[in-house]
Amino acid sequence: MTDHVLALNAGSSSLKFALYELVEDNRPSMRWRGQIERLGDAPRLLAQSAGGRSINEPLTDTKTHDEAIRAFLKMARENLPDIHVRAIGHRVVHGGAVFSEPVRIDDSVLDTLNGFIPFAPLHQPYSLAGIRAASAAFPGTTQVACFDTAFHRTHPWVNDTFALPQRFYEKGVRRYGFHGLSYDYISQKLQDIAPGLYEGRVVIAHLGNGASMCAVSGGRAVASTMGFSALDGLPMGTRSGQLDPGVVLYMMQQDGMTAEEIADTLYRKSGLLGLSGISSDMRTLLAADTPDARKAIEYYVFRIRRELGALSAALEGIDALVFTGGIGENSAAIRQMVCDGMRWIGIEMDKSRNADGGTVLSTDLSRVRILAIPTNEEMIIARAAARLA
Ligand SMILES: Nc1ncnc2c1ncn2[C@@H]1O[C@H](COP(=O)(O)OP(=O)(O)O)[C@@H](O)[C@H]1O
Ligand SMILES: CC(=O)OP(=O)(O)O
Ligand SMILES: [Mg+2]
Repeated sequence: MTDHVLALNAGSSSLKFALYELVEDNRPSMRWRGQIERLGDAPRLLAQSAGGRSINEPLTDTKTHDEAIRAFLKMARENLPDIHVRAIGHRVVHGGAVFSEPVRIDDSVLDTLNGFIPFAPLHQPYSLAGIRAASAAFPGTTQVACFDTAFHRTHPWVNDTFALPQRFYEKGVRRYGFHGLSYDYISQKLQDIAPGLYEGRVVIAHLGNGASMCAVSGGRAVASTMGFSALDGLPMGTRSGQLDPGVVLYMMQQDGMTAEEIADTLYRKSGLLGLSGISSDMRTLLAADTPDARKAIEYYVFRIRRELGALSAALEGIDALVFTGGIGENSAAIRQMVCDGMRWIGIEMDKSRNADGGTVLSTDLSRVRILAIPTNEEMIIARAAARLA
C-alpha cells in the first residue's frame, strides 16, 4: 500500500479536492484532482487523474456542502481500496490572529476554530463540516488545518486594523485577509520561475467566485483588499465588495432590514449578480452582451484597477502583476480591460501573448511584468498535510 494525502478545499460555491501520492522525501505527487462545482445551483462532479482519466457528471442528490463532502468521501472510500491515507488536509477559511501556520487538528484546535464562526459565518461552517466528515470517514487519520488567513499575518499594523475604538481590535475586529493559500502558492511559484520578481513588489489578483488582491513584498504579504470578512474589497460573484458602512446603517434603520436580510443581500445577491441581474458567473456575463452585463463587468474592472493603484501605493511601487483564480487564469478579455487602464503605472499588456494564454503577458518593454499563473491551493494543503502527517 502506498502512502497518500488528501486535500479538501471547501469554497463558497465549490468543493475542490485532490489526492496525492507521497513520493521521495514525502513530496506530494498528484494522482487525482477535481471539484464538485456550482453547489446550490446545478452541481457537477469534475475530476482528472494524472493518468488521463476524467469524470464529468451531474450530481443530482448533492445540493449542499455537507452532501458534497459526504459524496466525495464515499467515492474516495469506494474507489481507493488499496491506498493508505496518511493525512487529510483542509482549507480552513479563518484561523484568527492565532494561527500563522498549518496545524494538526485535535479537540482543542477544533474548539478554537469553532470560535471563529462569527468572523466568517458563511465560510467557516463548511470548513468545519469537512473536518468532521473526514474524521468520521477516516477515523484515526491525521487531519491538518491550513488557513486562508495565515499568509496575511505579516501585514504591518496599519493594514491589520480599523480606526475604531481599541476594544474592537481586542475582540478580534481586524483586517485578516483571505485567499492566503492561493497567494502562498503563487509566491512559491514565482520563487521558482522568476526569483528576481519574487524578491520584488508584486500584486496578485485572485479573481475567482470570491475575489481579492494581495500586495506581496519579498514573498511576504503587506496588504490585502479583503479585511475583516470575505465581503470587503473587490465585487465578487454575489458579494458586494467594499461598501460604505453607512449603507448598512441605512438598510437597517431606513429600509427596516434584519441582520439576516442584510447578510443575505451582501453575500448572496450583490456583486456581479446584483449589478447585472443575470448571473454571478463571469462566463455568462461575457457572453450575454446586454447593457446590464456590460455595466457589471465595467464596475468589476474599475474596482480591480482602483485596488491595483492602492496596493501599488502600499508597496511603494510595483514590479509584477499576477492574475490567478478562475477569471484571472482564463479570461483574456478581463485581463486586457484591467491592463488597458493601467499604462500610467508602467503596465503594458502584449495583446497576442494575452490572447494566447501563456505565463508572461506583458510586452518586452513593459516596466511591470504581467503574468497569469494557475493557482493550486490543494498543493499547499497537501504539502502541509505531508509535513505534519
Ligand atoms: N474561460 C473563462 N472566462 C471567464 N471566466 C471564467 C472562465 N472560466 C472560469 N471563469 C470564471 O471563474 C469563476 C470561478 O472561479 P473559481 O476560482 O473556480 O471559483 P471559486 O472561488 O469557487 O474557487 C466564475 O466566475 C467563472 O465564470
Ligand atoms: C474567502 C473566500 O472568499 O473564499 P471563496 O473564494 O472560496 O469564496
Ligand atoms: Mg476559491
